Amino acid sequence: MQYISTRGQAPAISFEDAMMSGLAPDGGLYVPSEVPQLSADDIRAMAGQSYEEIAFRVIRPFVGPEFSDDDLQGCIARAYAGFGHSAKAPVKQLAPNHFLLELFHGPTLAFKDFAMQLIGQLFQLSLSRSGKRVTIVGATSGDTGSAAIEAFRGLSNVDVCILFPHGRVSEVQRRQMTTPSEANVHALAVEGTFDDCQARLKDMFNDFAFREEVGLAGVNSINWARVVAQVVYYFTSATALGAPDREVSFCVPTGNFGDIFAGYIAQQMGLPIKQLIVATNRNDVMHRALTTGSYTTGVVAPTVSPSMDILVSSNFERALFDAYGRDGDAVAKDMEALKNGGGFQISQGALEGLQSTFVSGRCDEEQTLGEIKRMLEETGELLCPHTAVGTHVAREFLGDTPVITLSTAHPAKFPDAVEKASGMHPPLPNRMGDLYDREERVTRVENDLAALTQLIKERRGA
Ligand SMILES: Cc1ncc(COP(=O)(O)O)c(C=O)c1O
Ligand SMILES: N[C@@H](CCOP(=O)(O)O)C(=O)O
Repeated sequence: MQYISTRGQAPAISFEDAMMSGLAPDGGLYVPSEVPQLSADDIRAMAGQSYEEIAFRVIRPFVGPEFSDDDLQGCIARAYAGFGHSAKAPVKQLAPNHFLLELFHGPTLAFKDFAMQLIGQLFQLSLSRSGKRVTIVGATSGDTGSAAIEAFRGLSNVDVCILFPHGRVSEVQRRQMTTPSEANVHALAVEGTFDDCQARLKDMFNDFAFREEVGLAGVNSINWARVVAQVVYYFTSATALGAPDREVSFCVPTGNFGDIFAGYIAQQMGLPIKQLIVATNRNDVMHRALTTGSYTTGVVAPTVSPSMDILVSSNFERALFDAYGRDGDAVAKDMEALKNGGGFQISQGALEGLQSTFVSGRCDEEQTLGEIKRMLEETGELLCPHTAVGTHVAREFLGDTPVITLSTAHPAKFPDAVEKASGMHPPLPNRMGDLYDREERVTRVENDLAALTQLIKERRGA
């Protein structure tokens, strides 16, 4: 299996190289040259299998010979051993034909742990063989950062530097990033938005001297390995509801478009998914793009679902690449227009292709809080605000086909919003009970590439 860039100007590389290098040198994102197929019988055989068994079956075809079957099975076993639920990603029924896929039983209480814990294992194996040292830089709107820190804290051959938007993450999210005491963890509070953090991260990847000097690696969903690990729970949940003999739809609270893109890959592999429903908060760029064809950014608004306060949805580039018939030049043109002018127009043919798979909806602040209250009253489930955006939008699409809404984070990560909406204070799990007592370590930094790269050079290996 080879990986090619969405901008068409970078050489094809292996899974391991794509994972360790992050962004392609032409600025594009890596995608597999072709998507492996699973037959209906392959999918049927998953019924009753463990999360780990299905993970191996789904991920194996994407991973090259550089990781043996034993390597991969070992990494998967270690990645999910610490999850707080035996099913890892349990499915619950909310209403007739509406289901919730709980993705918050990992160590940092958000869906990011599913991919990050696995990447952590694969990175360690790869680095132990190559003897290399890397500097992981991640951009986060709150959840990727803590998941990355958890996966890489204390490792001697890795520094992990996390850029988060100052004042725009929840207190729990911030403390998860600023309280780890390991010397290889560096939390950087950037004066800007998540989009600024992600743009600086991409600038760092495009600065080849810096990239080489620090051994830059990325663990955002820029990294293909993140996406592929997230494909697994689409299979586990759909087969739990009867796939491939019963079609399902998924509703995904969306920001950077990574999680829903993993659903698209599951569909491309052969999982019978009827619709992929993109649920956005007030920052509804993806909803507008998918309904009108016009991708225009504007100014990001802070919301009660801060992890989705994103206007430059990085992984949409991967979906566009397919919608444009894998024409890297067309993608590069749109991405240039987005960077320089804040938007682009999706061509009519490509838009129709996208609309045959993706539908969308939007949920504003009042609706999000109302949804948390409503779901608690009607189902007894206390949802995080991101998940509430999902269930609100999913309810517009309920019909004959079951809809699985992804529950992307634990409500305890967003206690203020949840309490405001429901009157209930969601407690942190016992193991995190002292989070508010731990000492914080964080550096404030301007949204400036030179300042950031200088700081990262000084901090790494410190
Ligand atoms: C809790 C939560 N829900 C939803 C999302 C959106 O996911 P994605 O960025 O993959 O679209 C995020 C951020 O990634 C998140 O942290
Ligand atoms: N919501 C995310 C934003 C980054 O997404 P990623 O999937 O590209 O890492 C976060 O919580 O950081």
